[in-house]
Amino acid sequence: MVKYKFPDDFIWGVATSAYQIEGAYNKDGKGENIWDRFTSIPGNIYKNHNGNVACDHYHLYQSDINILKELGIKNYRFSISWARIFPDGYGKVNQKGIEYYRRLINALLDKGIQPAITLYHWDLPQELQDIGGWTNKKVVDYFVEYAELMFKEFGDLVPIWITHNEPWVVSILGHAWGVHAPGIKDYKIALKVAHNILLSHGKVVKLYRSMSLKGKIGITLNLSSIHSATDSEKDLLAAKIYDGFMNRWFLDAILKGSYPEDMKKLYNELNILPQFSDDDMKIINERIDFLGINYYTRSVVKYDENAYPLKVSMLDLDNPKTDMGWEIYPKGLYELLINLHKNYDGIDILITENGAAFNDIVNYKGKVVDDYRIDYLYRHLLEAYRAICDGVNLKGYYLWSFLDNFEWAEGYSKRFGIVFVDYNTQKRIIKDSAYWYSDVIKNNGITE
Ligand SMILES: N=NNCCOCCOc1ccc(-c2cn(C[C@@H]3NC[C@@H](O)[C@H]3O)nn2)cc1
Repeated sequence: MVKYKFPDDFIWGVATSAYQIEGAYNKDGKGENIWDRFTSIPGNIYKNHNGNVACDHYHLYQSDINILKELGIKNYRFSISWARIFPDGYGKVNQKGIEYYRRLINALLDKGIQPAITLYHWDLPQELQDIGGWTNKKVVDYFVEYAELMFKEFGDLVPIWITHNEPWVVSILGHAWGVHAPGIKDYKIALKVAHNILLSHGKVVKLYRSMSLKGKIGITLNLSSIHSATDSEKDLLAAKIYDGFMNRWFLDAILKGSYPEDMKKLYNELNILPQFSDDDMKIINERIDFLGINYYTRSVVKYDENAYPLKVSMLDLDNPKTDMGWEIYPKGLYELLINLHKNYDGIDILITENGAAFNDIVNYKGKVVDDYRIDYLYRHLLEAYRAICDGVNLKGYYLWSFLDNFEWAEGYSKRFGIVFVDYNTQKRIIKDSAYWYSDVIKNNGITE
């Protein structure tokens, strides 16, 4: 008996990204991208892993799609590798790149699987990084050129488009903390990058509208429920600042057309506030059809005099965690969904990523009994169900991830997939969590 039934048209899917699964890093005319370069520099990635081969999805996509079909998964979120389309980032088009994604999209549609495409999932063509990357306004225009070609080629086939994945991670991890490509450590640059990424988002949404395409377009943000370590005034302020840093900076720009006043004041005092115009903010505020959110965990923060630049640091609580070291906190998803519904006019929401990395083992029967991942998914889906019951316009859920894959700085050491990948043989093993999720999809809900 289905105890928690989701709305009839609820979208159940899985998600991946190009650099994390495709491999074929230099095949069929693809240009170098910043992750090809970043992973080639020793010390950047766990055991110097890279995406040169990854899951070899570029060659194995048909058998992978057959697994999606076997599991009854009808929605698949993936990204297009910009450098497969424009090897130099702009100008000369690589027809083989277009042909690959057309084969992939048609193979999905032939199996009754709806594609959802992320245009930018962190893999900037290296030629564009060489002219300043996202700090250069020209790259904004090159992104629009790339998006226009993708809309012309695939706009009639693809119902859901996501302009960017996690601009906070791109700007902060890639340009402030330096732990992601291109490995820059400068907050002022990071916030300029974030602004230009948001500008490129707004321009592409406006372009999409002008082409009278029939699908829906949005953006994906990684968001977290922010909790203060104590009720002290300093810790409560720290939580407000971290919420502004991670969530409100992007949400307010996209959905309200202005950066939050408290954060503008703070960034100005820190001399890291980017330059922007009223026209910029109008472009960024272009209406979107849905907000994509990636939720993994909450953030518990405290005031920390020595923590540059925000004087905020994260607590590492002694609570159950995933293999990423992230606390398992399903209630944070409910809190986030309710807050988004209340503070951003009940916008339609897609959970474009939720999932967990655990140290999966293939047992003597050749199975992966990942009950811990089923428990994580079950508890988060219950919170999603609760949010829907409380009025949130949650329209779908894409599980991260379909396949074990390259987890950025962690390399292949973290397994997020519901399908196990043996990287030595490229053999796929369907984990127990995949069969559990297949039942959730079949029942459109959770049985007890
Ligand atoms: N101050 N210095 N700090 C340095 C310490 O950095 C700590 C590292 O922080 C982070 C923060 C966030 C993430 C992250 C990963 N995913 C999962 C991906 N989502 C998109 C898809 O591709 C998935 O793979 N989502 N978020 C990783 C690391």
